[in-house]
Amino acid sequence: MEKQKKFSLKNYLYEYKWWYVFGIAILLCVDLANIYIPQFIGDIIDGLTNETLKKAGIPMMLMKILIAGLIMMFGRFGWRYCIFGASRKIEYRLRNDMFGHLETLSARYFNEHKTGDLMAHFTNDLEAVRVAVGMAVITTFDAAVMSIMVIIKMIIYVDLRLTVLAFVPMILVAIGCYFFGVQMKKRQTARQEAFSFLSDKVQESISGIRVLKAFVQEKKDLEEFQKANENNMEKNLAVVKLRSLFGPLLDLITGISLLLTLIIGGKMVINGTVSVGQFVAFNSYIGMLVWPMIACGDCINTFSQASAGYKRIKDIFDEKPDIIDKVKEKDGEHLTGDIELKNLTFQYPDGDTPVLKNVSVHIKPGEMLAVLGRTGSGKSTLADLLLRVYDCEKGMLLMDGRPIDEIPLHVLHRDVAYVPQENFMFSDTLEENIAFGLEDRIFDHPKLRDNIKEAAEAACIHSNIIDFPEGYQTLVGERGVTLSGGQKQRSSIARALLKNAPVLIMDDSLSAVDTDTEEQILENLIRLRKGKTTIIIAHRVSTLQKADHIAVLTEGELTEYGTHDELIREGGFYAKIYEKQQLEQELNEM
Ligand SMILES: Nc1ncnc2c1ncn2[C@@H]1O[C@H](COP(=O)(O)OP(=O)(O)OP(=O)(O)O)[C@@H](O)[C@H]1O
Repeated sequence: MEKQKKFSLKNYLYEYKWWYVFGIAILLCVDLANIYIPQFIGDIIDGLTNETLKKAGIPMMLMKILIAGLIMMFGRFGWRYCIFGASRKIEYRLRNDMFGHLETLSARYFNEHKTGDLMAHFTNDLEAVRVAVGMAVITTFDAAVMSIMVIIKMIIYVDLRLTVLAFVPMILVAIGCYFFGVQMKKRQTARQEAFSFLSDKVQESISGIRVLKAFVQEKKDLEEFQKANENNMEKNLAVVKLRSLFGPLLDLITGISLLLTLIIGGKMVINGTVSVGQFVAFNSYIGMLVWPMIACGDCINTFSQASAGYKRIKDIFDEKPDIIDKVKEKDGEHLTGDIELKNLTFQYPDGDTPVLKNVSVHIKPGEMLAVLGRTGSGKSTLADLLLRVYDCEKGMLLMDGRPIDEIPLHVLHRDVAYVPQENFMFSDTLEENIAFGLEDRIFDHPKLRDNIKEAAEAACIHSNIIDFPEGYQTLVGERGVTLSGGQKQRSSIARALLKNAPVLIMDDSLSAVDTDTEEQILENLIRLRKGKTTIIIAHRVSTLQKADHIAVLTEGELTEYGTHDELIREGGFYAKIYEKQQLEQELNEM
């Protein structure tokens, strides 16, 4: 199977290396042009003072300045296009790869990580990395090149001693930058964690808003939100404080540098060691050195933020999927629906006792198995194992005689249709929601609409759908909020039926429908699923009794197994539940 490539930002940077090479080459030209402007101005001043520059020579000098200006203007556009373009493309690729990787991760990962936290990686952390590989890369390079060029120009065009004098305070800047960087990284990590926590809080409160209001917890929740928001503000302020301290410190050092050159350079002009033009140019050069120093602080800040974000992004990429394909899919490979549980024992990765214990059942192709059991007896866990949401020990779960992990995931998920206990609807039209599990899209295959209608009829939801003003085009609110529980459940059944898969698993999927509708759906199921395997998990005996076999789970163990009549004769849990529910029904009908 394909080996997972180790994640490194270097690979992304390498892919856009030419964008960076061109960008940096253009930047060099811009810096070169920039560096000559003070010299040209100095030459004009000296030429005019010494009267060596004639009137006719002035336009020539101005032309040189204009050309340098034009190079700078077009060059700045050019490097911005290359470098910012590359950073946007890297961000786009990273985001795509990150989302793709997240979708390969198993249920365990999502049990352990909060949605809001993951969302923060997609926004804040990626943004921080983008700024670092765009603006910060160019700024660092520009600052370094600019400083070196300016210093060389100061030495060659003006004076070595004056340059050393102006530069000594800058050593202090380098030392300061180091300590600033260490502190900044710590504060940026804390800031990003606080933002993640805040995102998570907002996400959870909005998804749970109905429960929140029903239990009148708005005030308490607002207090919790305010606390998270305050923490986020404090962590941001800690960053701002450090940055605000560093900025003026840089100004002070550059100020001292300017003061020294003014005093000593002024004396040199008086002594005639340097000309007025050179002195003016020198001061412009000092001004040009200020920017790289400020950039230095900004870059440390940006790189610290990016490095904290990058670590969190890397953690996602380094997370290995638990559920992986072990064999390649063969052409035309399909499941027949033969399922065998052989002493199936399973314990959740974070659990301390087995949830399923020595369960052995053989479901032949075309059979309908019903599973009954008290709440928490392991019924949904069984469905999860059949879908490989979790892996059990090899050989305990066979499909078509093969261990389940030797069935390609694509084949398994295509050939096993599933109606979960908690029905999830996407914010799309009802018809798209029902067609969700198909490999073909309605847009390309409009004839699918007939099949959607058939599936909806079988799931007893068609008459509801056509009563909606927009019919099948009705937009379902986020997570299906605009549908009733029963409507959501039946849409979910229609979605699974439409797949017409060799195996169908229904996890307590008829709990929200009335008994008449339940009977109708079951009749349709038996008719449509002839020759195909169906597993129905339910609490109501009326749902289960028509199955070929019924399995009763008690605290993870298979305690009863047989047909309806056999289990009634046995007089165990199933028979008791049947009796009780019969009585309830009779009472209801009285
Ligand atoms: N992700 C998980 N991690 C750890 N334990 C879990 C996890 N999911 C479920 N369990 C535990 O496994 C046991 C079986 O849960 P399961 O959902 O399979 O029961 P069930 O029979 O489907 O219950 P119900 O009828 O209420 O849906 C329970 O004790 C539950 O607490």
